[in-house]
Amino acid sequence: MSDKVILVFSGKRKSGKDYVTGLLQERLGKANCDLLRLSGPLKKQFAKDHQLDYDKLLDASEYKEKYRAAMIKWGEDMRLANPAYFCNLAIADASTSASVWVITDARRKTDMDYFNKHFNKVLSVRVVCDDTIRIQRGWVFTANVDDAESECNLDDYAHNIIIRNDGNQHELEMQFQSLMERIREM
Ligand SMILES: Nc1ncnc2c1ncn2[C@@H]1O[C@H](COP(=O)(O)OP(=O)(O)OP(=O)(O)O)[C@@H](O)[C@H]1O
Repeated sequence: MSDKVILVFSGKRKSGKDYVTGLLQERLGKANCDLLRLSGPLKKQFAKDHQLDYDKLLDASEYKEKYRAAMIKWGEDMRLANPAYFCNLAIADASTSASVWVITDARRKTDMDYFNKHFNKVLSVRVVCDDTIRIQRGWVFTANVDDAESECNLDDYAHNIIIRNDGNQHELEMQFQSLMERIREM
């Protein structure tokens, strides 16, 4: 088994997963810390299998909206057939020399099971934030998205670390210090 430290991040839309994981990568340095997105390979593979434009699927364009439902359905089918499918694709693309891998967007217990099964040093990190702040960041409750399994499956998961990201930078900094300490101790 690999000796890498694996930090598996999850959180609601606009809780700040990208922001917090980006900051963490800055602190640890890009050479030491690689960010792995589980949603990236999904879109890449979907585009490839359906002869679509991958770049256009990544942005918030009409193009992406047009294929959103089909992409979600395809993702569900692939995951049902093989729960490890997207995790395998994500790690295949990751930097082998980085000592820390940060998964930026875990959504399922099967994602957690995957990393716990394949790696020794795993921490699950949940980014949380009040809904009022998420709304300020542009979140709009969307039926069939925010109440779907892909958003809610990890709500009751026993995460190792909770990071509160309500926008108080001092509070975030303190939590960062203890996260860095946990990483050093692993
Ligand atoms: N602590 C913070 N201080 C300042 N801005 C923040 C902070 N956290 C998040 N933001 C901003 O809020 C917005 C949403 O954050 P981010 O994209 O990281 O959320 P996310 O959880 O990755 O969202 P999604 O699931 O929709 O991709 C971004 O513009 C980000 O820069």
